[in-house]
This record gives sequence, structure tokens and C-alpha cells, in this order.
Amino acid sequence: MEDSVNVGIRVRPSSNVFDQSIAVSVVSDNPPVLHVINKQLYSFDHIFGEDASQEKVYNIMVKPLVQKVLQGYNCTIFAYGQTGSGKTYTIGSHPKGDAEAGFIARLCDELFSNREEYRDMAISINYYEIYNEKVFDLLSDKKEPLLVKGFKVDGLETIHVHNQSEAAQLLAMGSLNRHTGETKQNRYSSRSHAIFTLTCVVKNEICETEAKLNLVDLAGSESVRKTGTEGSQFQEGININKGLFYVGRVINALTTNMVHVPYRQSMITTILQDSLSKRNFITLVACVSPDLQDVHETIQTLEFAQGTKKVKNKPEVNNAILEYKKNNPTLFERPIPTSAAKVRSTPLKRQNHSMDCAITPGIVKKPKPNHTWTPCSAITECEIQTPPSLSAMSVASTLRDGRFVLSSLSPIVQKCTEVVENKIMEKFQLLMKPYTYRSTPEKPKTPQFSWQRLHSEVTQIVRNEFVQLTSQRSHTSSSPIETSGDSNVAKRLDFDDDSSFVFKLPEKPPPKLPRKKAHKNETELDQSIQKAPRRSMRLSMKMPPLTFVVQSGKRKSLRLMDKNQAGVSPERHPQRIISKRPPIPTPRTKPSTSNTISLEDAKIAHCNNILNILNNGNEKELQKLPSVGLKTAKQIYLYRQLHGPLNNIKDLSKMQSWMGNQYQRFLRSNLLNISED
Ligand SMILES: Nc1ncnc2c1ncn2[C@@H]1O[C@H](COP(=O)(O)OP(=O)(O)OP(=O)(O)O)[C@@H](O)[C@H]1O
Repeated sequence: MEDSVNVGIRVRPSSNVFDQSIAVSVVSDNPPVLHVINKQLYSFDHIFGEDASQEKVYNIMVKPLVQKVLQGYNCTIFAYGQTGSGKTYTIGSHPKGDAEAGFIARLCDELFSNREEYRDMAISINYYEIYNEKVFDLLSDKKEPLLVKGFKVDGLETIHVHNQSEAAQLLAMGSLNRHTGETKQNRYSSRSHAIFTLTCVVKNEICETEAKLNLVDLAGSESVRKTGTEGSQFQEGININKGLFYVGRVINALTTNMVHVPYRQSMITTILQDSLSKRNFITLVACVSPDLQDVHETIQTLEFAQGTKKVKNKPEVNNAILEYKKNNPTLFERPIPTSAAKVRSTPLKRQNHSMDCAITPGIVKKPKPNHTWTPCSAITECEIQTPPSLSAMSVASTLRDGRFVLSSLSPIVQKCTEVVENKIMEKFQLLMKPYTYRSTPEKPKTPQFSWQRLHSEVTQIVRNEFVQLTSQRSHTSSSPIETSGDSNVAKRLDFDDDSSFVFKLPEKPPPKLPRKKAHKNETELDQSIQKAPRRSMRLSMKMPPLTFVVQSGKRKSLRLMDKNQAGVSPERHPQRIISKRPPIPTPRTKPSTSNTISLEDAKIAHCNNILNILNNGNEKELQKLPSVGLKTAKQIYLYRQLHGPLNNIKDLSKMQSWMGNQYQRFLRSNLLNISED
């Protein structure tokens, strides 16, 4: 196993016996690619289709961990997914017959039946659950929650087992004690996270190693709306989702080498802290339902799984996608069903730039029913439609023409490219108007039009520009945009040609823009486009100046001048976004603003902010200020009680409890440039 985090997806058999509305299909097992309706493609370490046997899933996901445990590594296997998606089935809460046996039964079988191999090993079992953020022992009669000290659970029963039947008995007994409840989606829905821990102590002549193997059956990732929970079940749902969220955050922090791993934010991550670390091994089996009615939860689960581990893009995956698209052209051309059209990405969406095929859908525009996107068809006025989903076309265009692979660029440029593409697509219909007059005897026939061709033309122009940009600015592309929204991208675009990336205000005031270019609304713009004789001529029109908006002396953001000011929408000229011309401020911006004035304003605002915290903050808030600890916070608080609010920050120097140059240190660390006199 090359990675310490291994993510697999398991698709359970459909529960729709008669209805064939399936939303998920496995594109290929190897390389693993999954297709979800609404044109999304995902890749993970492993994907198991509906017909994957328990044995197959166990052999791939769990078996390799046995050796790791014997070598002394802690291993944790999580089953994650919506309620009823097969988590308990996969982990195995009951010692079932051979074919149906889950991970726990198979593991015990492996460890005990090969006693020769594991002769000098002692195994003990803990089985407990986390219900409503409290720990309950499933192997004990006690009904009270257990105390947690640090990351250790106090008073947990640890039972030594010597053979498989003893282990099976404990599993069966503990499973009966689990908190379950009936929801709309599962009659015996697990309402808790159940943790079955095998502690293996291996002795040999030289040393003794101890390692844990945790099998965690997480509670269902729920949508309260769908499960129909209320009252105490609703509260359970909140705690369940909290636990799940932090499991995801912790694994993500480990895979991305974050300095801070948020173990303490939920009970489950607190307790498993010693097993969830970079030194140990983590396996996540995300269970999904293939049914169309569950597509929203399925996408949430897939994005959760994707969020836990950034899957590296592999060429074989791209080839598999291409092959699949070739064989299933209709899947990528048919209109999006209403239920799927509502699907949005989850709050956990991020890092989708890691794979071209997993671009998160934006708001999906729904084409007219029964309309099929036909490549290279001439269109008439009445046929103007919303263009196909950008994400799908992006994948296609980046891969099909083979000229350009988006993923080869840095995340920043990928994101920028997406932004520009989106802008172009927004105006697509307007751009297309000139093509749409009907062919009549008076007018010449409209040239044959193809969405694909136009899209790839425009995209290629933009991307070529970005390729140049990356080659000039390769040093800017090292830091990935973790949770970038468009605003971040705007910031990223925020540079001119100067290598220091310092924004410069233009020396001359901006030239007055010709009025004739100003368009008040889209209809006007629309008309002017129609009047323009040829698209090529329109594209050769003079580029509207780029606008830098100066805001409170902070970093300036590059904005494309809107059509009210420039007359021509900049989205139609994406190739100019990295124009080398010096930036011209918008006529609306105060012409006299200089950086010094803005910086002064910023300083004053900063001082006021700190003064506000000093006067109104409670002890906790005061401690958020640099160089203010609990003691100083208490002193400031007391000083305020005795002397009333501070008139200015300098008043703080009157506080007698400052030691040595503590006050100066406070000023320095809060970046307060206040003179002593
Ligand atoms: N891969 C599979 N093959 C056959 N049956 C399955 C599979 N996955 C799930 N099932 C069946 O689906 C039903 C629900 O599964 P299970 O109880 O494991 O869901 P769950 O995800 O644990 O739900 P909850 O979170 O509510 O506890 C069970 O009857 C189970 O046998």
C-alpha cells in the first residue's frame, strides 16, 4: 500500500425493483472511475460496483492492513455514507454466513484461523458507541455514558479473546446494545458511531508491539428532511453530522499535512486521536446508493470522500473517461432531469481542481425538455438554448482535442481559467445572436454553427493566454487555492506586469470613454451585436480598458469594466484579461485617492478596531489580541471596570500592571504605531 489513506467507494444494489432510475454507474474498476448523473465523473483509489462481493471489498480494503497491524501500526477503517447505503452491511455487525460476512467477521477469521502465522499474538476487543457525543460501552450492562480523559475512555471493558467464536459472540452482543431507530429511509438505522477495536499485542524474542485496528461504522450522514427526524432524533442528527464533519476534517488535515488537526472538535476524533495520525493507516469506505432519488446524498458522500483525500490525476483515468464518453455519447448529451438539476455542491466542496473530471457543478441551467444537444448542427433563432454544462464541456474539450490538458496547470491558473470560461459562457447566447437570423431568400444562409467548435475556439484562446501567463509567472502557481471562491481568483488576478506584483495607480487620469460604446442594458448590447456585420470584426474591436478598483488602500482587485462603462462586455474579450496595458481606474473611482491616504484610513480603522475590542471585548475576545494572555485580559477587563472605557489606545499605558516593556510589546505585536508622547 503506497498511501496511508485509502479511499474506496462502494455502490450498493438498487432498491428500486421495478423502476430503472439509476443515477450512478461504474465507468471502470481499474482505473477506478464513477459516473453520476448530471455529468459528473469521480475517481478514487477503489470503486466497487453493485455486484462487488463482500470478499472482494475486504481483500482490497482491509486485508493489507493486517500486516500493518502486526508491524505495530494503528489502523482505522471507516464506513461512511447516507443512511441505508450499506455501512453496517460492509463493516458487519453480525457474524453472518460466509458470503455475507462483513469486515469484522472476516478479520477475526483471518487472525484466528491462521494461528500458526500469528501464534505469539494476544488479541483483545473493545466495542463501544458514540451516541449524542457520549461514549457507551456495548460490552457492558452499564447504561451510563463513560468518562473520557484526554483521548482515553475511562472504564471501558476490554475482553481478551482466544478464538473466533468468542469474538463473534462479543460482536453479536454489542450490536444488540447499539442505539438504533427507525427513520423514513432505514427501519434499523444506526443512530450512533460504533467502534469495534481489536488490540493486537505481538511478542517475539526482541520486542513486543501493540497496535489497534478500529472498525468504525459511522452513523448515516443524514439529511433531516429526508430521514424525517424530529425532536430528540433531530438532535441526534445534528451530533451525527458534527462527528462526521470532523472525521472528514481530520483525515483531510492529515492528507494535506496541515499543522493543526482538529481532533478535539468531536468525540469520535478525540477518542481515535491515537489512531488517526500520519504514522498510521486510514481506510475510508464510502457507501452510496445508485438510485436517482438518492443522487443528492450520493454526491455529498462522494464529495466528502474526495475531500478527505486529494486524488492524483492519472492519465489512465482520463483515457477511461474518454473511452466511456465515446461508448456512451447519449449520457453526456441528454437533458438533465429535474431532480438532478437541483443538485448543488456541499459545504465541503473544495479541491475539485485536483481532477478535471470532478468539477463541481455550478447552478445547472435546465434546457428545454426533450432537447438533445446535437454537435455541429446549424441553429435557428427558435433553437437558441442554454449551452451544455460547462463542466462537462470542459472535460471534453480539454481531453478530446488533446491540445491542452487543464490539469497540467497550477490550481490557480486552473481556477482562473474556469472563471473566465464561466464568464464567456454567461454571454454565450448574446454572442450567438448574429448566427440566428433565419435564412431567407434576401439574406445569405447562416454559416453552419457548432457549440463545440465555438467553445473550443474561445477556450483555446483563453487557455493559450494562461499558458503564457504560467510560463512567465511560474513562481506564482505553487500554492494551491484551497477553498477558493471567485473572489479569491479575482485577488489572484490582481497583478500587473511588474514583477514585484505591486499595483500602481496610473499617472494620467483615465480617458473619457466614448459614449457610443456605453450600453445601458443587455438588450442594447444585444442589438449592437446584431448590427455588427461579422463576429471576427467584433472581436477585433478595441479592447475596453481594464479596471482596478482602489478600496481603502488595501490590495487592489482587478475588475473587468462593466458594460455600462466600457460599452462592450469584457467577457467577450477574455484574451485581453492579461493585457499588458497599464491599468486605468474606473471613472467612478475618486481620481485623487492615493495609496498614502488610503493607508492612513486603514491604520485608523485598525486602531479603532483594537480600541473597540479593548473596550467591549470579554476576556476570551481580549485574549484573541496578539500578546494578550489570560492574565493580561483579566487585567484589562479589571482596569476597564475601574476606570471606564479607554478614550484611546494610549490610555492603556496607564495600566499599572504592565511589566517591563510589556506595553510596547503589545503595541508592536498589534502593529500599532503609537508614539509615547
Ligand atoms: N452491497 C450490498 N449488498 C447487498 N445488500 C446490501 C448491500 N448494502 C446494503 N445492503 C442492504 O441494505 C440494507 C441497509 O443496509 P445497512 O443497514 O448496512 O445500511 P447503513 O448504511 O448501515 O444504514 P444506517 O446508517 O441507517 O445504519 C440492509 O438490509 C443491507 O442488507
